[in-house]
Amino acid sequence: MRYASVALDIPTRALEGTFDYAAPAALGPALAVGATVLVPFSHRAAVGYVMAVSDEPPANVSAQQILPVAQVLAAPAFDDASARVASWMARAYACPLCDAVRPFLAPGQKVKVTRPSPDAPWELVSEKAGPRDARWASLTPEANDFTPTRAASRQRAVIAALAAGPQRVSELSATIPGAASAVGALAKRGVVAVATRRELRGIESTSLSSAAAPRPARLTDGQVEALAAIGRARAAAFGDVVLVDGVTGSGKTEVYLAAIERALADGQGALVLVPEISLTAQTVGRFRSRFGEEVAVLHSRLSVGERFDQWDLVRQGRAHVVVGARSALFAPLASPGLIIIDEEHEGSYKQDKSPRYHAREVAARMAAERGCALVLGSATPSLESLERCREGRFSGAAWTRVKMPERPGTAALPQVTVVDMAEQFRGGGRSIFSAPLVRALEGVVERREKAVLLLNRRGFANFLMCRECGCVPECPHCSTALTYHERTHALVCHTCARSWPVAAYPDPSTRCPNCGSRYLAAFGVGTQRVEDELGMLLPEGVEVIRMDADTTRSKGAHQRLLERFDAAECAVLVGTQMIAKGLDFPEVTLVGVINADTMLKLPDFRAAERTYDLLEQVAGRAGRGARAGEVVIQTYWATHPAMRAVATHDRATFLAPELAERAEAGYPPFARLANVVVWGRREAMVREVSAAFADAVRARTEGLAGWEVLGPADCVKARAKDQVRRHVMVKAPADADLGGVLRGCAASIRRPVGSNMAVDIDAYDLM
Ligand SMILES: Nc1ncnc2c1ncn2[C@@H]1O[C@H](COP(=O)(O)OP(=O)(O)OP(=O)(O)O)[C@@H](O)[C@H]1O
Ligand SMILES: [Zn+2]
Repeated sequence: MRYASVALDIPTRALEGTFDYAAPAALGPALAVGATVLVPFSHRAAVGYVMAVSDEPPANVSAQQILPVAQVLAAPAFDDASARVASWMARAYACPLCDAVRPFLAPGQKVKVTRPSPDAPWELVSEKAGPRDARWASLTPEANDFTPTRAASRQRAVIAALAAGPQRVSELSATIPGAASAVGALAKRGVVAVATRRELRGIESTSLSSAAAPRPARLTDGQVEALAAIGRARAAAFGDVVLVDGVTGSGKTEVYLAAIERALADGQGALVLVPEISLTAQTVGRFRSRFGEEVAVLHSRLSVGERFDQWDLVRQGRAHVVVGARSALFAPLASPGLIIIDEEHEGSYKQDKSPRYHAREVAARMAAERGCALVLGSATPSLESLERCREGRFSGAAWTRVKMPERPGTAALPQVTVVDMAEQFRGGGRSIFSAPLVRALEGVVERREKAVLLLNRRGFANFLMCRECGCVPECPHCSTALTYHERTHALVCHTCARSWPVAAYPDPSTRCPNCGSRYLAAFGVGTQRVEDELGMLLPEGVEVIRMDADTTRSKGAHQRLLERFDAAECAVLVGTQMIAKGLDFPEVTLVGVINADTMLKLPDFRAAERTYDLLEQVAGRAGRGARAGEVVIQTYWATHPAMRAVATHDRATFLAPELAERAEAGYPPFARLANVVVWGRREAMVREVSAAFADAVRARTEGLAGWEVLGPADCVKARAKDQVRRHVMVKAPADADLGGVLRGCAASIRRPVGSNMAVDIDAYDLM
């Protein structure tokens, strides 16, 4: 008899640990680790995932008592090593085991079963996953002699589109309204042929020139050194980590490509994570142009069906390189030789719902489990990774930093000018473009080059700022920037909850508390306005392309906009954070940052670090080709250390005092920080639960060095959707079992119905 230990997935009950079942031989080899099964549990049936299989009966249950697995619902989605990683995640992030297992399952799989009739076997409910066929249209030879009537504009459009080659009918419909019926009419006349093909979803092609990845003639010294370090880490087969600390445009991507090539040659695969917003046609194209069909792509902009097809390619062993966002880490790649995380400092590698994991930490664990190498790349590495490299070792693995301080060939880092916008204002400048930025744009137009303008939207318009002195009103009791509430015309401190009525510009009674100016206003310019003003500023013949949440909503829009930018002779790309990363257009010679400081005032200890990182990243889009680049950063806070450091590309001078402050205050990377949020409709209950939790942690960690409990206090977002939110922050030593301790504390307190709790270990979002 075999036995299976199963993680139950019962949505209403957060069960910890696994339950043991007998594995009847009749269910065959499909009943293996990673399978989804149906099992009896307290007089009903429950869905669960097999975490381990053994020939030994479980210790404390008699063979008669143990119930059998009822049915296998889905073939194995993960193996032993992944099962161990999931169990580690559940503990490290203090979440239910089933939450930690779900990322490993097939895309679209739900925790729900159905059956066609009462005696038929149960089936899992999936969100439109399984395989699918597509209809492709192509021109027939008859098309040469066919001219649509003058009124048939759709038919003309369809024929023009198909002249470039066959296309899916659904794709035609996306660009030509009514294309499907036009195709039908043309097919009747024999001008267009329609064929059905088994479709592999999730593969797009692109005309972007920079999406190709020609092999460079010679690697730079830095690249050679990085590859050697990666080779050593792979050979050690111990989960060793290499941090590739390379300036923007230093050729980190080429390092990844070359390292993957070597892994493939050894019969191993690679997982490559890039931030969601830089998962563009360009990035994906580079991997596809080098590895072709070996590449599967996984990200959230794909439909469920597309994700399923890509995931299945990996599971079948047909694709050995997985390029994707955070969740691609869980793809069923049988033998990875490498896990690569590009832009590893990015906050988006932390998931903000359960399981609240950080991809870097899970990847490190996975690399250790599988004995492969972990490669982290960034121009602005996280302080956590830098600290581990300084120590040389973390959690058993070696951490090595390799610097790539130069761009290949003659390309150099761009010249950076920091423009003090308050000074511009005092000098009469009322435009959103400063005089130096206007001059630089004129230069780009004259030389027929390209420019990228970043409009920083994060932390936006939540603050009032004086246009004349740059002052942002702060709480006199807490040194926290006051948040502006537009509807109630109030400035609120989210630390002490005091509030002040305020009349913002254009109200005639507005006064800046610092200089008395009447230009104390919410900082609210949108991309649309920047686009409009650029239209007025620039001469004819310069294309202005706007890229933000609005213009990229439809599928493939992101890619089409970049293709337009690529194809244009002279153009300006205006956008939000999504344009800051990864773009590699050699013709871009100017990068402008409209408003650099919106993030600096966020009540977050990482605010300065994030600001610096973003500016350095976006600055790095300039001067990547033969022509030199220039960067103009507009700020109201020109003397801030982050601005000064970006001007010289010298992160070290900025980091030294920043690190000293963090060490002093016991913040990451020198300590761990958890944020535990309690919320609910009834304030008294929320107060009670948060206090009980804080007490439990205090009692549990009393006298332990390096542990500290802060709060409970109101969250920065003290209310959300009519629910009251309070939080407790817990600091712990860098090597502490923070998840294990907090999980125990959360389980030990009474949690009345209607109260919710989220334990966020190594939290990034502290609001
Ligand atoms: N050894 C080399 N010789 C010549 N060109 C190279 C070499 N390595 C990379 N390149 C080219 O340099 C450009 C920048 O490289 P890449 O995009 O890989 O840099 P990166 O470090 O990933 O940049 P970022 O972090 O700014 O996105 C690319 O166009 C790439 O093709
Ligand atoms: Zn002022």
